[in-house]
Parts: sequence; structure tokens; C-alpha cells
Amino acid sequence: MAVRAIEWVGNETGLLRLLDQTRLPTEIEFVDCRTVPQVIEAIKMLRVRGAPAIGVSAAYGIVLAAHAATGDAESFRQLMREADEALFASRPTAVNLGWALKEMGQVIRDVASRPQEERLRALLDRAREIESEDQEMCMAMGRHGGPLLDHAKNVLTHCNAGALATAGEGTALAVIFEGARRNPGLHVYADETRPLWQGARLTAWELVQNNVPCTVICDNMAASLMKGRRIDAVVVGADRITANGDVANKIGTYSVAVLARYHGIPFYVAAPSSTFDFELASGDLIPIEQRAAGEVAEPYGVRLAPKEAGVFNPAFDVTPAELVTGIVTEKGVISPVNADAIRAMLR
Ligand SMILES: CSC[C@H]1O[C@H](OP(=O)(O)O)[C@H](O)[C@@H]1O
Repeated sequence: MAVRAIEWVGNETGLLRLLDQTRLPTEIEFVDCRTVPQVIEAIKMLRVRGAPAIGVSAAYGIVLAAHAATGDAESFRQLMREADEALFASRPTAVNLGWALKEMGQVIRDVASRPQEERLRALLDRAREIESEDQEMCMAMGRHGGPLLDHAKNVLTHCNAGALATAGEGTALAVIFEGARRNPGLHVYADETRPLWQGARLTAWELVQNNVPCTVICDNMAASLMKGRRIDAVVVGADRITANGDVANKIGTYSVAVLARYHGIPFYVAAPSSTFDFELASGDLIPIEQRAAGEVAEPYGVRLAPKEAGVFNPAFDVTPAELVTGIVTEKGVISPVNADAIRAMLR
């Protein structure tokens, strides 16, 4: 994809340029972040979104924080701790955010007593590594997952787990793009993914940009397509996978997984090792982000429900491991999913 979701511009004193995904698919606009609050606003407003992309953006946010942390070692540590906590609090479900901040935290501890120029260079080097590692993991997930679609005609995906959600080609979409390269007849059904339409606005845009045939459907249409034997496989991304293989992903993923199981359709999850949270035993422990009522009841300022009505707007749900046919990681496909298989593959 020619347009990058995330780009560090310049040297150690540079800035973080983010593609503003709230403007897609009709406008290509960027936001230049020079401060941590600007990065936090972009994450909270989903200008940048997707578990790996959030992690990479937070890593660069730590570099931006260091620009202002020019004092002695103790004041540096204090300011960086405040930046870490503020970035960590921006969105609670995607574990990649916390993972990236932990990685940057190690560098902060290592360089706190060094001159400022050395601090900035070390932090930028690690943030760039996190970005390039994610790019490599996306390619590897494509390699491992693409063959799963060799005999598929139609694949369904939910939300957006593509280049817009990562630093590379995506997770689920990396599998689908490689699947389309190996199997040129592959067609994709993209759930629109209410309430923020990541599927219609972002996944369809990425597929069209990459000349992969796709059809946008409402989230309530997948069942009929499956009943009509129009779906051969499902591939989705993930925001957090717990030690037992339970998967947190965009709201609506669990519904798709139940439907796929009922109709005997393989349900794959694509996620890098940075999406696994071995500190949580099961998915019921995953913090689920609750978002504003307006996203459901008044999108783009159009009132769709009475103000007096309550609104339920969880951003994610949890699919139990037993509904997952396999998890595509950068180290291979874990199937059938279980805690031992995950640990053996990723540790
Ligand atoms: C490759 S992670 C993509 C993952 O993130 C999305 O959530 P959001 O758009 O709210 O950041 C969705 O759950 C995707 O599957």
C-alpha cells in the first residue's frame, strides 16, 4: 500500500506523522504529532487504530516525550513515567500498546543517566525496531497464513486488520493479500463493522487499493451468506489473546465465530506474538473498552436513536478459544488452539 499509516519524520528531534483514518475512504489527510497529548488524541479518536499500529505509535510517542525531558536522570525518569502512564491509558484493550511501552521502558531505564542526545537516539532506535519488527511479523503471517486460502473462493473478514492497523501489510489482511497472490480468484466479503465502519471505510479501501475483489456487507448479512455456502473461510485480527487462546477483537467477531462454527467454516485469527498476553489466563479478564454513545446513536452528526434511549457500545468482544480453528502468528499456525500450543510456538 503506497500510503503509510505511521511514519516518523526526521531524526531524533523529528515528529510522528499519522494518516488520519477517520477521514478515509474519501480523504487522505495526515496529522503531525509533536507531543504526547497529540498522539493520545489520535489514538483515542482512532485517527490511528489497530493493535500493532497503536503500539508502534505509542513507542514513537515516548520519543516525543523525551524531547521535553531534558533534565537530570531522576527528572527524566519522572517525566517519562508520566508519558508512559498517559499513553497506556489511551485505549485499554489492545495489549500491543502495553507491550510496546514496556519495551520502551527498558530503554528509558538504560539511558536515563546518559546525555540527552544519547537518550533520544536510543529511544528512536528502539521505536524504529518495534516498527520494523512489526513489518517483518506481518510478512511472516502472510507467508504462514496465505496457504490456508488456497482452496477458498470467498473469505469473510471483520473490521480492519490491514496495513492501516499495523506497520506492515496487516495481520488478517496480510493472510488475505498473500492468499490472493497464491489464489487469484479469491474474493473477500468485508463486514462493514459498525459502529465505526472500519470494514467498509478501511478494509474495502485497502482491498481496492490492492486490486483484490471485495464486497462490503452489513454485519447482519454474514449468516445468510454462510447458510448459502458463500463463505469458505473467515480470517480476522485480534487485539489481545490470552494464555488459553481466547481472543479479544472488534465487537461482532464473536458472532461471526459462532456462525462459522455452526456452518462448519474454518475461523482463523491472525496476530503477532506482541498481541499475546500470557499474564491473563482467560478472555473474561480482558478489559473491554466502552466507547461513546454518539458513535452508535449519532454517527457523523446524524441522529439515529432518541436521545432518551440508552446505548451499549463496547468496542470489542471475546471469542473463546474453542471457536478458533487456528491462530496465524509470525512463527506459524497454532491449531487447534490451546495454551500449551501457544506457549510452545511463541516462547
Ligand atoms: C491488527 S489489529 C486490528 C484490530 O484492531 C481493531 O480495533 P480498532 O479499530 O478499534 O483499533 C479491530 O479489533 C481489529 O481486528
